[in-house]
Amino acid sequence: MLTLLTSAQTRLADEFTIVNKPIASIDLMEKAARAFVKSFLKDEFDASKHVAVFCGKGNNGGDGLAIAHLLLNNGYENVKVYVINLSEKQSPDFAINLQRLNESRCKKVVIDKVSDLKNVKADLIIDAILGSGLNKSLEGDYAALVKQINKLNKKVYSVDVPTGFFAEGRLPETYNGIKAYKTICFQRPKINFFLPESILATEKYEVVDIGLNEDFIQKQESDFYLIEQGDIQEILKPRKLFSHKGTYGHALIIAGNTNTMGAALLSSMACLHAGAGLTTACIPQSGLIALNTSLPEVMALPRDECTRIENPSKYQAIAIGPGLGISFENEQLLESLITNNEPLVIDADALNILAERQDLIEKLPENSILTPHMKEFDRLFGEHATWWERLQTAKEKAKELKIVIVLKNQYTFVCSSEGKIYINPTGNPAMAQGGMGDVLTGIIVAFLAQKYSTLNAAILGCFIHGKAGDDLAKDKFVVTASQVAVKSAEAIRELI
Ligand SMILES: NC(=O)C1=CN([C@@H]2O[C@H](COP(=O)(O)OP(=O)(O)OC[C@H]3O[C@@H](n4cnc5c(N)ncnc54)[C@H](O)[C@@H]3O)[C@@H](O)[C@H]2O)[C@@H](O)CC1
Ligand SMILES: Nc1ncnc2c1ncn2[C@@H]1O[C@H](COP(=O)(O)OP(=O)(O)O)[C@@H](O)[C@H]1O
Repeated sequence: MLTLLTSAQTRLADEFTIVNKPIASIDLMEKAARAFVKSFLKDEFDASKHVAVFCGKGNNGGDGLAIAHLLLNNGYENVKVYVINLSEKQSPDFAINLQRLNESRCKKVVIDKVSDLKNVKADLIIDAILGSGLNKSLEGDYAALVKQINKLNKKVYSVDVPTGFFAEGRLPETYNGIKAYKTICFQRPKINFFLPESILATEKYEVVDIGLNEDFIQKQESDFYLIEQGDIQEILKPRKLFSHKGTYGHALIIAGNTNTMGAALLSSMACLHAGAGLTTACIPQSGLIALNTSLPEVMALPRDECTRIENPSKYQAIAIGPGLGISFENEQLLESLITNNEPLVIDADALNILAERQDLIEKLPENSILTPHMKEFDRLFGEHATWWERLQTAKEKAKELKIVIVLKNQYTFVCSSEGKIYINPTGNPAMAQGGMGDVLTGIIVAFLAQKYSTLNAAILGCFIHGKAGDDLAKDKFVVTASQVAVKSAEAIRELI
């Protein structure tokens, strides 16, 4: 897991590296600038392009000055630096790099007021005005200047973080910072890059290594971790010799209704492909023919007007919710399972029932997994104006209720009962199609049946689901939920 840092912790990592490597801070800045330029040149190899580099007077601006210098040395002849002189203060390393730039042949303009910004001739813009030192929203001259730069409508590369974007913490409801095409950031992605609101600030980001001390970073106390493929490979266990269906657990999926039987089929299909030894689908009678013809491996437990499950302890894992429908019977059924006090995977309509029965939330069995998307989450725990606030609630609720909350999105957040948030990096917009969440539920319950811990089952489920979608999307505009369900077996095999 990659430990993600706040800006304050990043500053500590800078300081630690400077003292212990040891490396002078100006040399660390140079290293950061080189890493930026290396990545930039992979994208932009036409050195005849006009590049405008906007530099503030802090360390972010210092990076910008070094970047301008390096671009000149890499054959970019048309580089022009705009020094944004809207603040008194300047950082010592900015001052050193300004001196170096003054001694070079790089063109430079000083912008003392917004109206000085005229006739910018640029094909590309590098934004190094403010970085992770941002301490309040842009206002006054800074806001006006950034507005002008955005109006130029050029491709913008931001250094470390787009000017005006908070690297972590609650984001304002309106964004008035730089709109970057790409942000090349140092050492770690910014926590807020994983929130959907970040799309207003940067279309994409790339992380470059600048040689900060990794041991120090990994040991920092953090709420946020980024899941890596290596973590998944460590958790996954191969199928054992002499094993049999009983070795891999029996999963029960309570799902489906007259018009939403597909959800039950998709969850069950995913459960089979993610390796449960036995899968039973608890569905209405009307779905039995469909189940038996499309998924003959799955057993059926008819559900019409059923308000409890006989002998729930015979299943190693139980999921409830996909396409379930909201009815008095389903509410009774959910309540009886909650009262039974064995962990559950709760999705879709079962979450919607919970939202109406807040009294049941407090009774949720420990180690249960909730898998809401944003709307289901807000129905459960109240409206949230921003994703940061939603994540804080998810973190608190997971801890308070001793459950795992899988808050789904492009990047899904797996919130543990210890109050940690694990960010899943796999998945893509080709997966934005109905039924995809049903498949995720099926995969997670399959991992639970195979006796992975609650947290590991949630983490594995999200990663495998997204990876299957990524593998499929390599040559597809859109991927369907059933394709993801089938592909998950291949995704797991590839990782073991
Ligand atoms: N020091 C180092 O060794 C390294 C620093 N790095 C760079 O340093 C950056 C952080 O540098 P700094 O901490 O100097 O911070 P910044 O360069 O982001 O800016 C700091 C200055 O901006 C002012 N400021 C903050 N918010 C403002 C607002 N809304 N309006 C107007 N002024 C505002 C602050 O008062 C402060 O004077 C990183 O983003 C990265 O680019 C990298 O070079 C890596 C190594
Ligand atoms: N743009 C995307 N990028 C990554 N994953 C996505 C994207 N869109 C959807 N998904 C994934 O698909 C699933 C959708 O779940 P959900 O909204 O519950 O779907 P449904 O109710 O149709 O089954 C989630 O796991 C989500 O992470």
